[in-house]
Amino acid sequence: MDFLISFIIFCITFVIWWILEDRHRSKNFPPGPPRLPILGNIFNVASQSKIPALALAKLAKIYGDVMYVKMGMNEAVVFSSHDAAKEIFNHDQANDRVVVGFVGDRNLHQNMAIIWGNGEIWQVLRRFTIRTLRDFGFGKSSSMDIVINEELTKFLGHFDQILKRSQNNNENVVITTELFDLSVINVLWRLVTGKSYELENVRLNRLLHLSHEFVRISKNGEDISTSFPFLRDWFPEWTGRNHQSKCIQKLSGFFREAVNEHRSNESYATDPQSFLDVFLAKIDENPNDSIYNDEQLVYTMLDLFQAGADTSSNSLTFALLYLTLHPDKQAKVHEELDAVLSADDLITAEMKSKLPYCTATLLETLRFSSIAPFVPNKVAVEDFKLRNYTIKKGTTIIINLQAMHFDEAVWGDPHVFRPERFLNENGQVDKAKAELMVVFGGGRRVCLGQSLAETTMLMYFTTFFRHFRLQRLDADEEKIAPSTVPILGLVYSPRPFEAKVIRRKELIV
Ligand code: HEM
Repeated sequence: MDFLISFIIFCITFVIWWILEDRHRSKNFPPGPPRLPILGNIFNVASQSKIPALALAKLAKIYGDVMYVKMGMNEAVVFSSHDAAKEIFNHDQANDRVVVGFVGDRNLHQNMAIIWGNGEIWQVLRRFTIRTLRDFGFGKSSSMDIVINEELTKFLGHFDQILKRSQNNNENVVITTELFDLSVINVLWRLVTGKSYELENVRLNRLLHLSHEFVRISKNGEDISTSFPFLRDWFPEWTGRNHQSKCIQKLSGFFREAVNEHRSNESYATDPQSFLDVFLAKIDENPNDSIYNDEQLVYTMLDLFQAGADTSSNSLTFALLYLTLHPDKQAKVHEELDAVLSADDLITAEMKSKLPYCTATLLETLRFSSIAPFVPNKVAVEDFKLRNYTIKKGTTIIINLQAMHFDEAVWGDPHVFRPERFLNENGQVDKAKAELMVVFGGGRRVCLGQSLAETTMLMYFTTFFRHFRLQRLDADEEKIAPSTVPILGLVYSPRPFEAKVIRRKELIV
């Protein structure tokens, strides 16, 4: 009995001490929900929504667009509006990525490459990658059009086979991200290595599977090990750590092999044909360089592959999903394509200005799906002041892009899928509205694949809908109903769904 009373008194004293101490420590911190000892705001966030970005967006409505939250051991400041994002995107003290948990494991606990690289390594490799990819046509519409149209030809042939098989068997097509991802990654792969794979290539298919698995098991704050990272050491199986490490070992092993294979072809130095050739030649200049070395090359390729594999293909599959659910919007896409393109026109990036409704539909898809709900988390490298608040060194900087895409003050009816919001009264894309999109992040770490992603999406989207119409099945036929609720992970993925695919015209390839 005495023990119980002493224990209760101890707990009460601890809680009072903790609350006073916490209040004192966070005096100048941005406002945020009241915190519990140890758990912090875990319950506040979890009770708002199962989707962390939406949960944080709801709390931001109460506590403000710059908000302090404590998730277990993780202290964070969340930026949830366009104004707040502008203030933080280019902040010198908040440009580094957080490299803990799965990111630390993924990068072998070293400063590696671009997405999760920091300081000089990040700066040098980002600049080198942009410049070298550009030399091989990246970002130039004329050369990208050729590469993309060649891959589109393969894609259409491949999809034609799938369609014939399912239609012979009287089946409807199950639409998954796999429809696009191999083809889309081939575009990037050609720019990086100069090579392209056949769409049936088993090895590359396996690799994409591994990458998807990694993306889906790597959580964006929705699992407890983000709040208590030591759980990853204690329970590596349960927290998915073992699984993630296996995926990364296999993925990096593949790139290591690709690098070695490429090196055996000596023409890389005399007649460089790809990003990989130029990087290998750079390594030869100084074999002991701390930046241009094999490990950084492998991780740079892994970065490009992972950043490019799930993002564009998931966005395209979301577009197919939304247009299956909104046949009226799909009809407008078809109407525009039929009016603008003559029978044998090949689609090029230049046509964008003639296809405002298609462009608006892609913008609305990117907004509505917000596949990258947060930018990869950053960290305050020193104490700094922002809006008179103190942000302490070591605080995680969370930039909630989905909150900005669903801000009622900006969009009016954000929960409605409505491409027309991006058009002005003349039916052209409203530039001011388009500029409110933050899908690719911002500041010095803005996505370096933005122009490739935009061109790829426009060309695949228009080619697909030029040839096909998607129709939702009747309720009694529908085995896998379309759902707009995403699969969570590092980026959101659409759930597979079944649809009737109707050919509109013979393939133009
Ligand atoms: C729909 C497609 C895509 C979306 C939505 C997307 C989104 C993003 C976002 C939100 C960031 C973080 C930016 C920031 O920190 O402010 C990012 C970074 C990055 N993206 Fe993309 N991305 C896409 C496609 C691509 C592609 C195709 C590539 C490959 C070329 C790519 C390569 C990268 C890289 C390397 C970074 C890291 C940049 C850095 O930290 O300096 N992305 N992306």
